[in-house]
Amino acid sequence: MDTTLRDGEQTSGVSFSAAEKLTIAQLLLEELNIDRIEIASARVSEGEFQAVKGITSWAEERGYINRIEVLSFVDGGVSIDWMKKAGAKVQNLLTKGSMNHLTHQLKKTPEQHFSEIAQIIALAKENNIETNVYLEDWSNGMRNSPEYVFQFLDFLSTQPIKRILLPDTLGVLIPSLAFEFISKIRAKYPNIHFDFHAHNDYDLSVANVMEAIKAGINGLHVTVNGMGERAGNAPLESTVAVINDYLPEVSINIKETSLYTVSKLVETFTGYRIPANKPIVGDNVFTQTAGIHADGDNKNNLYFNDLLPERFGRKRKYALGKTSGKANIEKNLQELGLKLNQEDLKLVTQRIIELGDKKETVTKEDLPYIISDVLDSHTYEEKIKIESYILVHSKGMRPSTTLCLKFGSEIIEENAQGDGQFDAFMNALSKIYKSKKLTLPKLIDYAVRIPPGSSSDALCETIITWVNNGKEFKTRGLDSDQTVAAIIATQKMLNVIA
Ligand SMILES: CC(=O)SCCNC(=O)CCNC(=O)[C@H](O)C(C)(C)COP(=O)(O)OP(=O)(O)OC[C@H]1O[C@@H](n2cnc3c(N)ncnc32)[C@H](O)[C@@H]1OP(=O)(O)O
Repeated sequence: MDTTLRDGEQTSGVSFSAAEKLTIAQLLLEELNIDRIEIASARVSEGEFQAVKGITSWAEERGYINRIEVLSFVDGGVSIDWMKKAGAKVQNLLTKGSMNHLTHQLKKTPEQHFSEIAQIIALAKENNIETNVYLEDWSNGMRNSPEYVFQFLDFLSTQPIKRILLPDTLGVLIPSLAFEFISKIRAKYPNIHFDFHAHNDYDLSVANVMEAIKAGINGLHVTVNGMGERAGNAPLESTVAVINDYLPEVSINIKETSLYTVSKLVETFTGYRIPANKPIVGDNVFTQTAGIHADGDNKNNLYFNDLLPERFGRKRKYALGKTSGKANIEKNLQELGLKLNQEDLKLVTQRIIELGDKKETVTKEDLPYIISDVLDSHTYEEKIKIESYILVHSKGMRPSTTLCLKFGSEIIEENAQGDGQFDAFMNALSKIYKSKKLTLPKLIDYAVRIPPGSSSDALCETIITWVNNGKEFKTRGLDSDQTVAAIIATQKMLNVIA
């Protein structure tokens, strides 16, 4: 069960619109083949109500309605009423799984709590809503009040419910405890369906999930990119990979090749950046940086493991920097369709190492420039040149640009306005390209940085990511002015696609 749209939305600062929730729900169920999704907490807001309604009407049409779940509360039926109006058919009822929470938060006895729960389950049934029950703080309950947990499970085993959901609400479990607690429960209630809901506070969520599976759990809760309250939940991507590679006794139908697309979409919708080193979906996890690794890949794939990038719709990359060797450079040259003799290759490698030492980022698309610079050869020809430009930025008026572009032997001039100086520049450029019936690549990322520790007059590096005909590439510009650095990066892009 994927709970990106419920627990994932409990990531601080994250809120999905109704349209974003619907798009993610559709991808999770139809593109990835997730069995069930939890999409919201009942009663939260009008916006949430509309989002749930949008998803349930789509799911009803497709015959998926029983795969859509909503978190609900022990509130005398307010949540049931809300869900009914929103068209939801499965509630995940949030109850107290530890004596501590029951006594101090709800201030109820177990008998009072069970009686209220029984009433809600019955009410749900009358309204044609199925019930799963969350035992909130269950993992602490197993540590501090196990007799209460088992008394609760005995009660639930008499109730008309579908599943019991065991959350490690505060992420306190370690693998041995996850195995011990779940084994005990599975042994006592072999005929009940139990889900495990991991949290990642000790960075052990996936390890705990593995132990839960070994202990015989029936279902797992995950989120895209591991989003969720505090340190998040078990990440969908790593959970899928580890199950496929290490737990052959379990079979899942989740489409690995679509994991990256969905992960990136969730990143875009939330604005919550995926760390570059996040397994499976991080920018750097399929990049070989060390020269020895790149060399080993040429010799019987010595530095490959089972997590091949293609499995996840990704590609292996070879970084360029101070730890590069000849092999890294060669791999990048191959992609660009370029070839150098051994002597020149050494010179280019040396230059890239020097640039890396100065903390500069070198991209694959910089290689033609570096080669041209180092070898003073004409390996790289600048077909398109930004001859001159005026950038105007003033208070109370929109930024504007006049641009003069050399296109082979032709010189073309254009003016445009924009939201910022670079935007105005790109609008002028776009006019020129349109006049020549050409299209520019789409700019999908724009990153600016100055070397750490330097002051405001330092060189500024702008790295722009473009997509051209479905192919993504980066270009980089370096200047003391960030717009000029972006324009340098743009001129490189024009020549890459020329
Ligand atoms: C599994 C998890 O991650 S738990 C996360 C659950 N989801 C959320 O909390 C997000 C959605 N929550 C909300 O929108 C709100 O908290 C609401 C609508 C549920 C309640 O809002 P408010 O009435 O303003 O109360 P508030 O949030 O301050 O406090 C929570 C109340 O719920 C009570 N409560 C706690 N657990 C439960 C429960 N399982 N069922 C019913 N009530 C509960 C608390 O005792 C407290 O009641 P009190 O005010 O009488 O002491």
